[in-house]
Amino acid sequence: MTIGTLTDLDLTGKTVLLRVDFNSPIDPASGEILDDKRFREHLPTVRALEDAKVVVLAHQSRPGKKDFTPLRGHAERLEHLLGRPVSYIDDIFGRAARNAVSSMRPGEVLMLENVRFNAEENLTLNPEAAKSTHICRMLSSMGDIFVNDAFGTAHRSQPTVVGLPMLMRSAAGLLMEREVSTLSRVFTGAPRPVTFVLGGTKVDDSVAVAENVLEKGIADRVIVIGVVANVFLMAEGHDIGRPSTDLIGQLKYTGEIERAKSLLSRFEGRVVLPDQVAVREGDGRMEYAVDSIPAEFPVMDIGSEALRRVNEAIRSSGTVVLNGPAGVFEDPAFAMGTHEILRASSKVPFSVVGGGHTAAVIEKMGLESAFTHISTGGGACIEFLTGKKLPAVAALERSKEIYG
Ligand SMILES: Nc1ncnc2c1ncn2[C@@H]1O[C@H](COP(=O)(O)OP(=O)(O)OP(=O)(O)O)[C@@H](O)[C@H]1O
Ligand SMILES: O=C(O)[C@H](O)COP(=O)(O)O
Repeated sequence: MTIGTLTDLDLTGKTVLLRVDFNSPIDPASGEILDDKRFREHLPTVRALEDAKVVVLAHQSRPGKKDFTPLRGHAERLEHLLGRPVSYIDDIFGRAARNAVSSMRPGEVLMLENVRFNAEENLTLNPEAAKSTHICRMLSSMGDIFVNDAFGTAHRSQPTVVGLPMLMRSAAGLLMEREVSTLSRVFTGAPRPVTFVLGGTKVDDSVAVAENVLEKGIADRVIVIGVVANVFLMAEGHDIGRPSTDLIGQLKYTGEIERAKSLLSRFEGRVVLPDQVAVREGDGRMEYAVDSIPAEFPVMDIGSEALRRVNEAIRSSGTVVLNGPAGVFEDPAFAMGTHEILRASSKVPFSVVGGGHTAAVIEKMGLESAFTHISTGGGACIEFLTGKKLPAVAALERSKEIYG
């Protein structure tokens, strides 16, 4: 790996600025954190820094959103999960924060305020511009070393992500290291055949992933499910019914149909579509072949016969990379496809999952430990799989060149 890791550093007694991604679903009424998976995934890094003074930098949501909250509750949740005191200060780099940091002792953990409360942090800047921001200049003067563990934010070229590594000796945290090395294994040395299963609603991202992995020979086949499958079915000339066609228009994915067509013709036989779907008809589930989907009912899940065929392909794979559900799993009548595809995927030798919704379903099913890797990244994981270098990773590489 060309990025620094924790083992490269002597951290004893040092003040470490630790960037994490605790951005989580929050109940807007009570402010309660509804899912703390990201907190749990960062714990090994926080524990590995026990001889240092740990200053935690984190964000929650974005300006203008209902869940753009202060981080007191995040500090309390970290304290609870860590089993050690975590203090919190409602300041990022003002006098109060600076005094709190300078009075820390090794072993202590202090969480600063939501870094996106500072307007500069919400800018997209290249590393050179980011390093001149006030937030980066001030924060870098408050610590000795920068550790970036925020894989979920690694696709954002924002000041604390790409500017701090230009100003300080830096390293990846244990979660960042694990995410990058495991996801990189998908590209080289993954057991074959390699199957990508792309579902959910983010059609543009999924088409970009499919293009990358098919063009580069990373995937032997791509199975499409969910709304992604609906776009490919349209590309194949099927009428998927009015409600599902309208949804693709509303999501502004009509332009993706041409890209899907091109993939189908360039990679004939390697893009697998469901040949049968389940629709909501009245209150119930009805299944139809894809050439006879009724005009008035929405497609809600993969059909059970198509599911059997898809799962055979999954079971015969050495690697499965899965992102996004097969249907509207929130409704129990249409959860079967998502559940059964996840169950089959969990049994292959190398299984990697991305996507917040998908990870939450896996946790509910109690299948977490059956997968090789469940990424904490939504957008970051997808962008990685499209073959782009993530800004956070590029910045850590550059930092290693500058500071060793
Ligand atoms: N055929 C379908 N019609 C409409 N919605 C669908 C269909 N199939 C799946 N969905 C919806 O897709 C949503 C999840 O898709 P999304 O792409 O957001 O998943 P993810 O990548 O796992 O999650 P995240 O965006 O949190 O990282 C679910 O709410 C589900 O109801
Ligand atoms: O959840 C995420 O994808 C990260 O925390 C980044 O959040 P953002 O999409 O608001 O930049």
